[in-house]
Amino acid sequence: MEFYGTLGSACESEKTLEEMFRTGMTGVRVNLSHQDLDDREEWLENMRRAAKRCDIKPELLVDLQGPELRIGKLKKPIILEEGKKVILGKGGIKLSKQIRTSLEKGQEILVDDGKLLLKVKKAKENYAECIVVRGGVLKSKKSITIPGLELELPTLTKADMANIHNAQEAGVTGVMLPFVRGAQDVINLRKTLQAEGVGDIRIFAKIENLAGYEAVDEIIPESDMIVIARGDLGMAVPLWELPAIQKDISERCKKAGKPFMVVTQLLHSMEEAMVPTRAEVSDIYNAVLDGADALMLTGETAAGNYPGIAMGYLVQTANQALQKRK
Ligand SMILES: Nc1ncnc2c1ncn2[C@@H]1O[C@H](COP(=O)(O)OP(=O)(O)O)[C@@H](O)[C@H]1O
Ligand SMILES: C=C(OP(=O)(O)O)C(=O)O
Repeated sequence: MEFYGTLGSACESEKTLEEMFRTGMTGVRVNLSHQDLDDREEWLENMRRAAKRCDIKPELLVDLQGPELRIGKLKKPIILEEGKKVILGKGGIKLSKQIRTSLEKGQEILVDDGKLLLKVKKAKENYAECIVVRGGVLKSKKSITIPGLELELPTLTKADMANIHNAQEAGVTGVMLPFVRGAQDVINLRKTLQAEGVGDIRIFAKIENLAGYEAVDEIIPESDMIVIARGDLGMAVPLWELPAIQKDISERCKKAGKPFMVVTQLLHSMEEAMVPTRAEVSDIYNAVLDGADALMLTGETAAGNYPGIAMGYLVQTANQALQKRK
């Protein structure tokens, strides 16, 4: 079984990474929506040294930007207060032109996997004035989802191309493709990897919207691993429908003999707490019983207070289920 942690400032030190490997981590993910591969050479070097000391040959996954919507970089986190006004675009929070010009009055905007919710009150050419419906702290480059909005976005961004070009040198073993919408997205990435001379790198197809879910049967044969990316998928449907979708994708992968990964909020409470909730360990256990071949922590390791301890809980719980699965 494969166990991944997402690299972030909370776990970038050699010591913490070593603790994560010792508790069972088999590889790391770098989310390229936050930084380019080149900018993270120091973290990667720490990771390589830590792995060497534990005698592990780690997997290195890069998660591309792909057709994913995010807010721009913020100098520091900002607090969005319920009922207050917030500007997206010129004079406010940066947004790409393509998103900005698509906003319309009345639209809802889910931010950071739906933790925050905005509603467009006024849409102008260069900016949109919104009201904060559900408030909280907004950090840099968080995801946004605008229900009902379909944008024509490329499978790979310019930055993705540059990162793929640098993949071999960095020792990348797998590429995660976000928001896969059909088999063709995976085929295009495979061609690009081959053209860059890294055709043997595994492709992890992230299923994170309804288009991807509906096309999962054609995506499965083209991919090396299917990723049930519950963060974004949980914004595409009411949350109470998410478990059934997770189980359905798991079943389809198992039937096709395709490995799959379950990800996001596996141990969310451990960003703040040293011990997980009963519900979280149950979730991990059930994902493994349902056949998961890989599990990945996200904010728990990238931005949480207890990356090593969280990895330990993930691995120990999964191992319990593995014993039952055999
Ligand atoms: N390379 C990075 N640099 C700085 N912060 C990061 C990085 N990767 C992740 N993080 C932080 O950890 C959080 C969770 O990581 P991840 O799941 O990869 O991101 P997201 O939920 O934004 O897609 C991010 O939102 C960000 O705050
Ligand atoms: C892992 C996910 O993607 P990201 O961390 O890129 O938002 C997810 O949506 O579950």
